[in-house]
Amino acid sequence: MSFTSIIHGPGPLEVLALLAAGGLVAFSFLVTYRLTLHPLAPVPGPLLAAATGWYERYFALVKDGGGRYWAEVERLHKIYGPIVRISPWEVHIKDPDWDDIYKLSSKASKPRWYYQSFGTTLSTNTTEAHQLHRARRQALVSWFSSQNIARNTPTVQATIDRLHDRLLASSGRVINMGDVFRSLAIDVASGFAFQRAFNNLDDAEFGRDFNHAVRDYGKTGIVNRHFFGLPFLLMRLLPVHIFNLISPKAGNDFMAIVNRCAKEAMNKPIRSHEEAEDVVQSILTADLPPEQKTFDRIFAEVRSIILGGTETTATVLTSITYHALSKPEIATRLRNELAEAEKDKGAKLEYQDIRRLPYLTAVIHEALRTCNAVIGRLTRSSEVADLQYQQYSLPRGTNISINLHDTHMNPTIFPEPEKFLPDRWLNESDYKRMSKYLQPWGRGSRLCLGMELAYTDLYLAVARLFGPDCAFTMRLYDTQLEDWDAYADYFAPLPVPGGKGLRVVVEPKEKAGKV
Ligand code: HEM
Repeated sequence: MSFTSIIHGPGPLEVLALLAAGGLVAFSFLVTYRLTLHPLAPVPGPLLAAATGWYERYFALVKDGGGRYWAEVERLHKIYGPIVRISPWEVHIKDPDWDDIYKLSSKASKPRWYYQSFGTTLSTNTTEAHQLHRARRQALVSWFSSQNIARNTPTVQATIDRLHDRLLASSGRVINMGDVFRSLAIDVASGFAFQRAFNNLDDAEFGRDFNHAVRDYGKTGIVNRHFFGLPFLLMRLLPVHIFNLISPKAGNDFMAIVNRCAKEAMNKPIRSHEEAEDVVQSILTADLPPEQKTFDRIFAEVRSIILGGTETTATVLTSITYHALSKPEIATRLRNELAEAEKDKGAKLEYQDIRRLPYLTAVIHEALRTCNAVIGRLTRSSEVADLQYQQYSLPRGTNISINLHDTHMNPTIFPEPEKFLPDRWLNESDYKRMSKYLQPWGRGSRLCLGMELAYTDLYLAVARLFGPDCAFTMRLYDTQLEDWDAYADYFAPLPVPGGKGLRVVVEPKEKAGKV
């Protein structure tokens, strides 16, 4: 310290230098603690990842365009084995048979730090604590019951018929099927939740702007996770007209329509839980305290349900269409199976008939296995039990994660895992062995609530596009696997930057026949 600063007190530069030095000392202590005395110190992994969250941040936000920590984690498992400390506060386990954290007895919570990429903890999906999650989920269970899905199946079928007609009307044009399937999924999810679809399928470009807005939101979510929730906080604090300037219009349109539908549903006459007319009424009539029935909660819940059902279902349909069109044998076998089943029945196939078709089922299973519909790691922390993996103790509160991808790509369970081989599901004993490890819907108490709705959408859509009543054929247009396949983890998968998506040209059947 200089003589003048002793007389007059430190100047601004000296204060800064003192603060920086203090920060450096504190950071050095923190790093030393993380590498030596921290309970996760014995867990193998790179020192840098154990020392600081910036290791993950670099792969998540910068390296090769961002979203690449999942690929790095895969590389780390090859070096360090089935358990790796991937950040100061998280271990990642790659072992299809270890599921202690997903058992009900561990009362697992979803770490707020990780799930803040969704921008809210008010929805069931992003609820942190186990007990609160149970209560919120219980309010949705009857709306998502098989009985209610069956009641809604004719509406799903009508939406898929609309998809068929829109594709036929777009004959001759190059169509991005990623946009088409996202519009379908959002119309199915909104039609189911509000009993009134958003009708994105009617948009001339199949909701392309909207779909981009959703993806941009997903990307901002990852920045939000790594920057202490600041991006979403800033977005909330900004005056609406400035927010509108920087945020894509389609995203605002989505918020506005969810807002309106939620308000309308809240203002309808309240019926009993059993007679609820939409998912909002189902929540409002559930056995929940009033603070769980506020507008903010309802808004977060329905937004999460609709978005949760969109990217996922669309990714599976994109995968099926790509593989069926790039390997014509798959399309032919789908068409033959559907045509023969209809001939045998002597009538149009119903959903229950379609669900029993073995090859169609095999194709759907194989797409669910390979397409990474949820590529983000599923992170949990045990609230009550200390856990153990091999010789490593994982005290309660430790963030523990797995990737569904690791199980789905395990070569011991699924030989030649990277290949799309529906036939692997046709052998009964193999099916029994493998189906236990097909886990696209997640694991444990947080299992996907929309599974039955998604199956209805998937079976009916594939049956419509490859069934005897389809009035057109599709052919791939300048599309490679990497144009749409998972590359980046934004919880949902994104393709490699510059990937053009799955593009097809539709040809009416008479015309296709003549050529
Ligand atoms: C192929 C389609 C789908 C796949 C692969 C899928 C996958 C998943 C996965 C892996 C989770 C757990 C996420 C986590 O642990 O953080 C989840 C949760 C959830 N999904 Fe899906 N999903 C699909 C479709 C749908 C649909 C159509 C809806 C509703 C319209 C939906 C609604 C939900 C909800 C509400 C949750 C939260 C459940 C809870 O926390 O209790 N999903 N989904």
